[in-house]
Amino acid sequence: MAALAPPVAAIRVVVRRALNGLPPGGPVLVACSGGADSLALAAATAFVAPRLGRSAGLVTVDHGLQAGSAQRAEAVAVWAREVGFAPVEVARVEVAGRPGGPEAAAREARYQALTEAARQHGAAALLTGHTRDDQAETVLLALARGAGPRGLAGMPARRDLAGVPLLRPLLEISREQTRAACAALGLDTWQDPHNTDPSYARSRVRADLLPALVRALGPGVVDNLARTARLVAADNAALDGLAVAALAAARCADGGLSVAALAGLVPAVRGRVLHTWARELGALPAALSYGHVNALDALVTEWHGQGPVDLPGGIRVLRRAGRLAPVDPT
Ligand SMILES: Nc1ncnc2c1ncn2[C@@H]1O[C@H](COP(=O)(O)OP(=O)(O)OP(=O)(O)O)[C@@H](O)[C@H]1O
Repeated sequence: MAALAPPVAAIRVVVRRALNGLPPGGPVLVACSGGADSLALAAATAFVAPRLGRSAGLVTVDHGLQAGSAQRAEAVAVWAREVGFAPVEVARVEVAGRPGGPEAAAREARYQALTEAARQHGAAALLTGHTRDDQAETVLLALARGAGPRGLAGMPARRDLAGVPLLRPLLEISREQTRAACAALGLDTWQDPHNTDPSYARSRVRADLLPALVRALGPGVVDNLARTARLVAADNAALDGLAVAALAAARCADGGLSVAALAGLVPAVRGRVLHTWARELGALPAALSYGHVNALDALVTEWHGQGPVDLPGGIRVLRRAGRLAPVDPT
């Protein structure tokens, strides 16, 4: 019997670890584009899931953005049925007419379709093929836009996606390993033309910046960036926990926040409290910026009788009688 290729074994190990932590019931659903990362993930899941007594399904999204995308999706679905996935679904989505750039619109449409499929099939979890290289790119992009710890923590290995657990088992696996695994298994992989399109910042990071960093600083740089994300994520979790308690303690009976309580917090916790509270009030998370939270903070720490702060979503907050409170939309 031929020896198992090390990348195939490594990917099976991380997938087994991810699936082991799930409660019983419901299939796991693999989100598979047909690219090397998610195909390697799918192949490992098809092997591991039945051995853990779980069923595994697969969803591939056809964004309809390129000629041949429907055939690509169909080819992924045919392979998935052959290797035993059930259910197998091709989700066709409409990208045009959504807000944001084309990349954001495709992503939004994709996650919507994936969440719907997961709900419809009562999935225990949705699995995506994000790798350590994707994580390193995410950290670099966050650094470049001046993101705070939330951005620098990169993508979590597990998060809630509208009620469905989203798992990223491959965050410790390199893209080189997923390619090698697919080659060892004889799987044909699809190359997403968007991944090499230089009009996307992420493609430029992938094609130019990371290779330049590796040349300048050595091959450990990708792993190190991913480690930074893990370390920051752990600190974030601790600070987020403090902020939950601080928000509860600062809350007044009418829903406003006590300025005195806020003033007694360290800035890292106060910023989180104000960010969370702004979201509670209905400020749109994607549009809620550092500048907005900073302006709320100034109502506490640099008070000179300034007027209300406008938050995205038509929310206004002012300081009055020792409290921060939303202005009634009258
Ligand atoms: N068309 C799609 N259908 C289903 N899942 C998708 C699709 N595109 C992306 N995904 C999921 O999202 C993950 C991240 O995709 P993205 O395009 O950002 O990264 P990638 O590194 O190019 O992944 P891949 O090599 O699998 O295409 C993929 O690994 C896959 O799980």
